[in-house]
This record gives sequence, C-alpha cells and structure tokens, in this order.
Amino acid sequence: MIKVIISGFKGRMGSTAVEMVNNDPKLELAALLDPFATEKEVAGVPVFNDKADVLSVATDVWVDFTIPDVAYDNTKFALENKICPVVGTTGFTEAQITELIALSKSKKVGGLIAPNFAIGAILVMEFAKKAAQYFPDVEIIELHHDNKKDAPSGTAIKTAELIKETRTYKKQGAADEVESIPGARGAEFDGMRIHSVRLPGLVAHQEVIFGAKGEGLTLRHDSYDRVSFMGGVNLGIKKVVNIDTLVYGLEHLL
Ligand SMILES: NC(=O)C1=CN([C@@H]2O[C@H](COP(=O)(O)OP(=O)(O)OC[C@H]3O[C@@H](n4cnc5c(N)ncnc54)[C@H](O)[C@@H]3O)[C@@H](O)[C@H]2O)C=CC1
Ligand SMILES: O=C(O)C1=N[C@H](C(=O)O)C[C@H](O)C1
Repeated sequence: MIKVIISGFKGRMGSTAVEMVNNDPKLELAALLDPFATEKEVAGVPVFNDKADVLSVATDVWVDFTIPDVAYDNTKFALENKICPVVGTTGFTEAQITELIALSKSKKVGGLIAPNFAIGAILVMEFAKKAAQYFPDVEIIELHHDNKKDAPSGTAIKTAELIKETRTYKKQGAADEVESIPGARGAEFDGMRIHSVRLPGLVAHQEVIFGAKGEGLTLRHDSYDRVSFMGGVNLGIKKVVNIDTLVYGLEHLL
C-alpha cells in the first residue's frame, strides 16, 4: 500500500487527485494539505494547513497541485524528508529543477515533476520534438481556463525545451517586423513564439504549428476534463517509489 499526501487538495486538480487515490485499492490517502482548508479531517484523513505538520503522519508520496509560488519549497521539503514528490504544479525555473534533481540524488529519493500528466500531451511533445528536426519554423499556442495563474503554461515551456533539442535555431518572422501593440507576437523562446489564450469554458489545450514552404503541420491535444491527467498521476505515484532520482517529465517513466 502506498501512502499518499495530497498538497493543494481543495483545488481543481487536488480534489480530482483525492478521488483518484480513494478509488485505487493500492493507494492510501494518508494526509491532506491546504492552507485554505478549515476542516480538521476528511473521512478520517487528517487535514493540515502547514506542511511541517504533515511529518506527524507516515507518508510515501507527496502529490502537489498547488501554486507556482510554493511548488519549489514544497518539493524541496518532501525530498528533505524522504517523501517522494509527484509534482504537477507548474512555474519552476530551470535552475530550481536542476537543484531539486541534485537534492534527490543526494537523498536517494525518487520523484517526478511533470508539467503535464495527460498521455496525449506527452505524445504531442514527443511528436513535436521529432517534427522540429525537419521544420524549424514553429509556434506554440496554449489555451487554458481563465483561472490559470501562470503563462506560458508549463506544458508549452516543456514542449519548447524539447523542440530546442532538435531544432536548428532561427529567429522566426520578418527581420524587420514591428509590434504595433507590445506583445502581439507572443512570448519568444529560442527564436520561436509561444502564445497563451485564457478563456472561460476551456480546460487545457495546446497546438504546436509548424510552417514550411508549401505545407504546414499542426499537432493538437485537448484535455476536456481533469480526469485526463489522473492516469499519469497514478502511474507516477507507483513509479517514484521504485527510483532514487527525481525526473522532469512523465515521458521518463513511460
Ligand atoms: N501537470 C499537470 O498535468 C497539471 C498541472 N496543473 C498545475 O497544477 C497547479 C494547480 O492547478 P489547479 O488545481 O487548477 O489550481 P487551483 O488554484 O484550483 O488549486 C491550487 C490549490 O493549492 C492550494 N494551495 C495554495 N498554497 C498552498 C500551499 N502552500 N500548500 C498547499 N496547498 C496550497 C490552494 O488553496 C488551492 O486549493 C497549477 O500550477 C497548474 O498549472 C494543472 C493541471 C494539470
Ligand atoms: O493550469 C492548468 O489547468 C494546467 N496547467 C499545466 C501547465 O501549465 O502546462 C498542465 C495543463 O496544461 C493544465
């Protein structure tokens, strides 16, 4: 039985993860953490407002779906206390990820930071990396609900990082292009562009659009319901307890 603490359990993703854990006989919900929780327990599971109090309960895996401002501290806290982090929260810097991987190696604690847990999203990222070998001109459009705090999405950044591994660098667009409205061309990453759409009614969607002479290639993934992420979270929980290093990206555990 793997004992799981869910950090951010009152949120959209955290509450979905609670249901997933409760429905898996191989997982046990050991604790719940959220500073905005007022209840002291939920169905016999202790609720905490401060992460230090989580140490009073035996836990194997720390699932984190919180906010960008606390994800690094939460992940570091889990690793330091030999709780395997499975982190979906986005907004990490490259330096933070590098530091957390080094910490996991020193503590010999497995973990996962995954900007996206949906298998279809992972496939789009892998396909985009392959396509970038042939199509250096690419723009990413990520579309999310209008309660999302960070932009671009962690998925878009991870997609751009993977594309960078195989793409021949070029600064896209007209050399003399002018933005009559600042930001019109979107965010720039390694010469490519990333655009963030925020609208009510959306959940999580991404298009990766490649352009070339006389042709185009569009890759698209849609998450219509947050249940689309739960298969990956479940897989991550069961995998991290058997590794001794933190990995960045669910593709490393598939
Ligand atoms: N990797 C993936 O597949 C996915 C990642 N995400 C990411 O997960 C994060 C959460 O997304 P949502 O659930 O939509 O946000 P949300 O705003 O619905 O939930 C965040 C929760 O974290 C809680 N929280 C804030 N500070 C905290 C702290 N210090 N400790 C514990 N809990 C704390 C809030 O009270 C809230 O309940 C975002 O960064 C989002 O980008 C979202 C969907 C999928
Ligand atoms: O905030 C969200 O909802 C999501 N965030 C993640 C990201 O920033 O990539 C994953 C998914 O797109 C949903």
